[in-house]
Amino acid sequence: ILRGSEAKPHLKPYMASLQLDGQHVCGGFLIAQQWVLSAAHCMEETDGKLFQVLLGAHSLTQPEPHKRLYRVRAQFPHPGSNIHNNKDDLLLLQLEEEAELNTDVRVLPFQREDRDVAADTVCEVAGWGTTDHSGTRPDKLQQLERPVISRDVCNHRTRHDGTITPNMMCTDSRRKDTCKGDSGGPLVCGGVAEGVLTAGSRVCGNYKKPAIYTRIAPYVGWIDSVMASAAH
Ligand SMILES: O=C(O)c1[nH]c2ccc(F)cc2c1NC(=O)[C@H]1C[C@@H]1c1ccccc1
Repeated sequence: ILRGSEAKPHLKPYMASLQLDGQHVCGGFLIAQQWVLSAAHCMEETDGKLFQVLLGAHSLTQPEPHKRLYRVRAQFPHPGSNIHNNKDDLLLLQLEEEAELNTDVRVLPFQREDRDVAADTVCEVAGWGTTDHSGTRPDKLQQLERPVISRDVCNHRTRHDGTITPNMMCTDSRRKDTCKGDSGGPLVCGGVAEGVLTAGSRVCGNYKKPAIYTRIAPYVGWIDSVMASAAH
């Protein structure tokens, strides 16, 4: 998160850190007791290893009351996701066991109605991604409020030039922006997750390249069927 602020500890109890060998790779969030939603691109350099999911955290390193690292039983990248574009950039992770819910670990509801969030709506995003252009990695969760921009503006020739599909949405990236390591985290508007930050490489903090999110509502069918099929 560029030019955001430290989140109030444990006030975003749905936030997850996807880790490999104890290192934060991407964000994610708890959508059900045994399920975390993130971005498929985050799997690109894991060469087949499964993530571990840190829940209940504010600091990535310090001991905290309800902080717990969960093993992942299975990972389900969306079948349409691929390394060449941002399409269907979603990843469902089934935890080895149901997460223990408490004040610091809670499920975040996601939008099920497929209707665009109005432009200029101010939403919030959070993550442990880079906080400056030299790639500084924060220890504590950062947060930022960003206005949604219309698909037409985001698709302008000088911005994302027509690549933003109806299954995607954008937020303004002038100065304050998400960045590497924030991907997979939720865009929360009115307390509901409307999008998942895409994990394709993108310059951060440049108003010409708005942040891109995968809208969740169009994927409700896929999410429900994966969770139903793997439940036990
Ligand atoms: O965040 C992303 O957009 C993104 N997209 C990817 C695609 C492949 C992939 F193998 C990884 C990523 C990845 N994450 C990262 O590079 C994370 C490692 C870097 C990081 C930044 C800040 C703080 C901690 C760690």
